[in-house]
Amino acid sequence: MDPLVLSTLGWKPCFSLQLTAEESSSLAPARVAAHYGSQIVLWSETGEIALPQSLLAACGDLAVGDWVLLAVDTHRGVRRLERESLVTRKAAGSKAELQLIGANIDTLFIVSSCNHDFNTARLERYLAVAAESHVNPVVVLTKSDLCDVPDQLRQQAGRLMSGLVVETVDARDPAETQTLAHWCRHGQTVALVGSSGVGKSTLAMSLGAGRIATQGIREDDSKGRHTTTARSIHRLQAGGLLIDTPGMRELQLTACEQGIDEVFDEIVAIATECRFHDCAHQDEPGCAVQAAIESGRLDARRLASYQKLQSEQARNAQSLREQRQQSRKQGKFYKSVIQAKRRRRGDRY
Ligand SMILES: Nc1nc2c(ncn2[C@@H]2O[C@H](COP(=O)(O)OP(=O)(O)OP(=O)(O)O)[C@@H](O)[C@H]2O)c(=O)[nH]1
Ligand SMILES: [Zn+2]
Repeated sequence: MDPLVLSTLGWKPCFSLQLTAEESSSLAPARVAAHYGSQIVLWSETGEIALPQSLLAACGDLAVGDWVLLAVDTHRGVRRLERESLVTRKAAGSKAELQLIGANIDTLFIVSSCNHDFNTARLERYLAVAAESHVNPVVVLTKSDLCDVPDQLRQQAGRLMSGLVVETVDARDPAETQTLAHWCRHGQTVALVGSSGVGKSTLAMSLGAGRIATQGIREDDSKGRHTTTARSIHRLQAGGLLIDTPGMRELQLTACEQGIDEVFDEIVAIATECRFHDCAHQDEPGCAVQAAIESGRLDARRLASYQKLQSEQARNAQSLREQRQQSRKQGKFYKSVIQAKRRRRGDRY
């Protein structure tokens, strides 16, 4: 194992620390570069390999960006390494399932444009997802060339979370996107989120992903035809990696109570002074949050946004819980049917 070569794939000391001496000498780390359901593409020191998912069954559910340990000879997956970060989302539509979107991402570029897409509530939502996923957020405001007051928007966005970094760019200009190179350097993994049309692809191209993106891979579809699927990880000019999957582009809030509290930490702090521990900050007597709004210390919009995100995440968390209970119940039911059958046949179990 050569940590220098692996670091080009985003390998870090925190992963080395997870290996036993025997594992470091006998197993090969590999990173999930694309996940097509039945087939998983991995990058390792020796190059790229596509493996059937069944060979990686011991690694559990995998996301693009995950690190796994493979047996050197058979390429069988032995285990997945603990993640540094994990972005998840609720599956689109009414299905209440949690999907793994991207793992071991260092920086999430939250992309919004300086024109009509600029929306503080939307930025707050993405910031909550980043905080919950343990990913460092950087807000990138594109289309600065189409806006008369980009600095004003930058300041407005900067106030949404303590210590938040905001950059304004013309995403088409690689010279301007150089301000993002720091997060895209060797060993770093970044991802882009933001609404359609804000300039994510344009930004990716200016960061060098377009030029050096690897070829799509050919797979058999269900009708036996060859299809080409796009890559999910791209190399960037500054040496880092970019995870770009459709799921990343359609993020929604999942259970992220903690992430929301991190983004709205000033409200959480003020709320500790409310008279009632379970104050809903509406019209309760002794509500410090309402008092802060009245005195101008807190913006009423912030409280409204906080409460909206809280109820949205609570709804999603509830439906996920119900879904899990349902599948557990179903699992128990199937198990009892199988056991009853075996009993009838007189099998030992
Ligand atoms: N003037 C200007 N145009 C931009 C900028 N960034 C992107 N555009 C243009 O905006 C349009 C949409 O950009 P895309 O990069 O395709 O947006 P996207 O976020 O990838 O969109 P989806 O793929 O739908 O998610 C394109 O015509 C870009 O050329 C910018 O900073 N300034
Ligand atoms: Zn209160």
